[in-house]
Amino acid sequence: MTGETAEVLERLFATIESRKGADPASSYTAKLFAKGPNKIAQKVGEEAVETVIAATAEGRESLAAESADLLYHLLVLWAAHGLRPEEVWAKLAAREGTSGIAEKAARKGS
Ligand SMILES: N=c1c2ncn([C@@H]3O[C@H](COP(=O)(O)OP(=O)(O)OP(=O)(O)O)[C@@H](O)[C@H]3O)c2ncn1[C@@H]1O[C@H](COP(=O)(O)O)[C@@H](O)[C@H]1O
Repeated sequence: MTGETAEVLERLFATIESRKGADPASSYTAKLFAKGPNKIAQKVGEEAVETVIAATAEGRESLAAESADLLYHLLVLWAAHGLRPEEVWAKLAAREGTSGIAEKAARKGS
């Protein structure tokens, strides 16, 4: 079974990494890398806005599709910065079992 679990993110990240140095004419990911981290970050912002619009005005199917676009572009941003998914998973894991309110208070204090 493929595509139904979060493992798809690991496979997608590996594919994204493999596109570093690829021909921008044949790979959308390579085209994004060629534009640089700041343009990729801008693209993540646009995809986030499209996700918000989907959630507020378009319904579940559109929300799922736009969420997939957002996650793909976020992974490209991580790759452009040399950030490994495991570093993000570790942040999430460290928050497991703590309340979001406690997390917010800890951030304000730091
Ligand atoms: N998951 C994705 C994925 N999600 C979204 N997109 C692309 O993201 C773009 C988002 O659409 P937009 O309308 O916002 O942007 P656009 O107008 O096409 O492009 P811009 O010039 O505005 O940036 C589309 O071109 C989509 O094809 C993706 N492109 C690639 N992947 C994955 O990345 C793998 C490698 O792709 P390539 O690098 O193209 O080989 C693919 O096999 C897929 O698994």
